[in-house]
Amino acid sequence: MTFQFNFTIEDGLENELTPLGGGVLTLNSSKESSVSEHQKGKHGDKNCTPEHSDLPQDPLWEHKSAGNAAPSQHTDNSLDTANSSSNSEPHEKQPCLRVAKEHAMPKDLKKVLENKVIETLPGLQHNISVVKTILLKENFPGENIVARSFSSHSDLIPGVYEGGLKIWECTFDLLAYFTKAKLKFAGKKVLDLGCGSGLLGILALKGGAKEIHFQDYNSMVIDEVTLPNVVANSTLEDEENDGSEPDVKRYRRSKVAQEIYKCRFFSGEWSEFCKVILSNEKRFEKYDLILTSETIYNTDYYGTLHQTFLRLLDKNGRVLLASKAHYFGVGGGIHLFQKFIEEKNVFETRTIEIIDEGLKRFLIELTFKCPG
Ligand SMILES: C[S@@+](CC[C@H](N)C(=O)[O-])C[C@H]1O[C@@H](n2cnc3c(N)ncnc32)[C@H](O)[C@@H]1O
Repeated sequence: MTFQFNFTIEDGLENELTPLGGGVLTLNSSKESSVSEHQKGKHGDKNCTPEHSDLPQDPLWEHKSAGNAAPSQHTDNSLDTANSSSNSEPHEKQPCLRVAKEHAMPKDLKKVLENKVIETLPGLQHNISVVKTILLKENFPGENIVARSFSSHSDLIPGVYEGGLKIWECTFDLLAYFTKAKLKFAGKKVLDLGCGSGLLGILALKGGAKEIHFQDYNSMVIDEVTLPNVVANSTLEDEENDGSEPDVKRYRRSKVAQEIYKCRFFSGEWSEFCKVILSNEKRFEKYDLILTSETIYNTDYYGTLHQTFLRLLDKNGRVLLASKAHYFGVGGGIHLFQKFIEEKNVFETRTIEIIDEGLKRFLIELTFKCPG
């Protein structure tokens, strides 16, 4: 039996996880409220919160065990999830923060596309290519998490695999919005957060962004999907060059090849990603734009996501976020997220567009309430 997917299988993904103690992981925060506190409505202060002043500190974020997703409702719009610890007794659960790292740009970019089938996405205003890889079911190692994701028919396994191997619907909503709104990327520093296929960042690259960072939870997604997609959308320097090409054309082509070096790639959990990016650079220049699609399905991650925006977004920057109204399999959704953001009282949210087809989808914008 043959599966067709836009990735290859990585062995030993579980080995990248750092166990951080047993049971539910709570990093002792009095500053960062948990979602359950939020749902109980404990945050009433409507002034600019003191969270801005917490910025330089290492936040003590709450990060709950990944294994607490509600079972899938199996509706058309449900997010099918598998419990990462489904084979363990509750006391044996090992909640994990996936350590973050930067992925070096391969020296030979052409090698990235070896054994990859490239296709152009239909129905888009911009020409965007994506890689596809044909996999044989027999090649799946028994314990491999991707194989588990297949066999459990799940779109993601919270805390283990967060869904970056497929292109999610809201990505296309944001792409369409970029075109419609004639969004200007030129000169901007952009983060494609929870990038998966990386199409949002790729469009920013095509639009002349100054620098584009791609982050995904899973390193395999970066290596096998995001990076190949970025390469597939950049014309490589000596591609099709038989020596007869005019100088001007060759110069233009080499300029395009250089564009790819504006991109950097990171994998790991959001709080870990923040640590890596903030500690690796002497003076971290914050992002003008954070683009993120279908990343608010799990309420357990809202605290870390909020902190990520807080720490990495420029004071005059904005987050463009796309989400479904509700994710039945996991319980998150746009309204819960907006409520969370409102109660934190750091960001202003504005609904940009509502796509009312089946289960509603939303595009929202977040900006700092007090940019100063
Ligand atoms: C459902 S996928 C969406 C992928 C892509 N943005 C799209 O729309 O096609 C959610 C993405 O969010 C990222 N993500 C979710 N929770 C995360 C967490 N706690 N830490 C880091 N990344 C996370 C994963 O990398 C994953 O690719």
